[in-house]
Amino acid sequence: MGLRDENGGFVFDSAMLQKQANLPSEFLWPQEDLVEAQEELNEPLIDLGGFKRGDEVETARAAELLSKACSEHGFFQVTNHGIDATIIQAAHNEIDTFFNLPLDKKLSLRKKPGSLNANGYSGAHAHRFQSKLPWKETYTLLHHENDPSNPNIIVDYCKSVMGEDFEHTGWICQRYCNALKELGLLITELLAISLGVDRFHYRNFFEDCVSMMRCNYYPPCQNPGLTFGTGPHCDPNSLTILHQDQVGGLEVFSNNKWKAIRPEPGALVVNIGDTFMALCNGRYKSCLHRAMVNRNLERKTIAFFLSPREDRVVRPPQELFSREEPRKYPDFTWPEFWEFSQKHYRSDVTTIDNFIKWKLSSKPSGTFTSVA
Ligand SMILES: C=C1C[C@]23C[C@H]1CC[C@H]2[C@]1(C)CCC[C@@](C)(C(=O)O)[C@H]1[C@@H]3C(=O)O
Ligand SMILES: O=C(O)CCC(=O)C(=O)O
Ligand SMILES: [Fe+2]
Repeated sequence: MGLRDENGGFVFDSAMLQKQANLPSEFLWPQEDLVEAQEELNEPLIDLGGFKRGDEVETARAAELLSKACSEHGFFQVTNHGIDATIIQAAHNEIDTFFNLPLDKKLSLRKKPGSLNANGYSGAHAHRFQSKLPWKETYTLLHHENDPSNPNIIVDYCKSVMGEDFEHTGWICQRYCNALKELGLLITELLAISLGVDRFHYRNFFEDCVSMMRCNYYPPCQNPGLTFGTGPHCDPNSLTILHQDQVGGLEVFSNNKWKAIRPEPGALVVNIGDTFMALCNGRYKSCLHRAMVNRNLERKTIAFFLSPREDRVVRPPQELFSREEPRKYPDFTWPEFWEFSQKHYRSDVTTIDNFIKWKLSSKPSGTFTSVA
């Protein structure tokens, strides 16, 4: 029995828990989920350098690699992505400082459950779940640039909620997110090219996107075979761009097997989420993945989740559906799907289909035209 908060929730005291020989029962996952990966995923390492320079041959090559990976499992890594190594390092330094704060301070910055993209700290998501807890602390920062009166939303949040001392942290995370959003938009162009649709179709759609920076700290765990850092899930959002340190732990379920994604120095891991799967009429996959924990080493990752602006209608471009290839998903918006995925406990491969079933059955008029 560990520490409890004022609501009886488990308190994730990582400094103490990583020394503990026995895992608290809240962190135990079912035996059948705990199968170990025996091989690595063959995801491509896509060099964005040529595409960025406008080299047509290199662009076609990158688009082909992208198309193959996204049709198979939805995971790839990018190099020459243009995100300065110093800003990545600076973000990691700020995150280290944050996770090293006293537990009380972190608890005072807890995420408020239930609101879309809420900012703040979470220890093992214990405020939301009671069992199958993930062995991690997270810190989430909402990023969007829709509001011209407040272009530096992260700086403002850090200063006003965390305190004036965190202004610098705010600027670093703001710069990180601004750069990652630009990279996300660039990747949407390559995705469009690879799908044979107008190059700017998705860029225009995501120009005013809402995004989220999620910092993950996975402390060492003396029973790494019994729990997960992040349990098996599909990302409900559109695109995820992950920076992982060199420890390793990210795994993908592809061709009925768990496969590890090897950390590549300087690369970023990108994956397709459920909402992009709907935006390309199911041509590209959103795939089950998870993060393992390590017996001796702590692991840190920064996930950047890109999602459409709240009122944008998620619908594939005309070129991607026809009488022969009908629409797989009706129109929906990100907040509707997000709310459903939160109620569904954890997002997996069935979430988007269940959401569509629920949406069509709860609104009899909500049928959709499946052909052009
Ligand atoms: C919109 C989101 C919900 C989650 C964070 C982003 C994208 C992925 C989701 C998540 C990571 C899937 C696994 C479970 C989860 C609770 C987590 O472990 O963090 C999910 C996120 C969340 O609901 O906060
Ligand atoms: O930290 C990782 O390796 C993966 C995290 C992840 O999949 C997520 O946050 O959605
Ligand atoms: Fe994920």
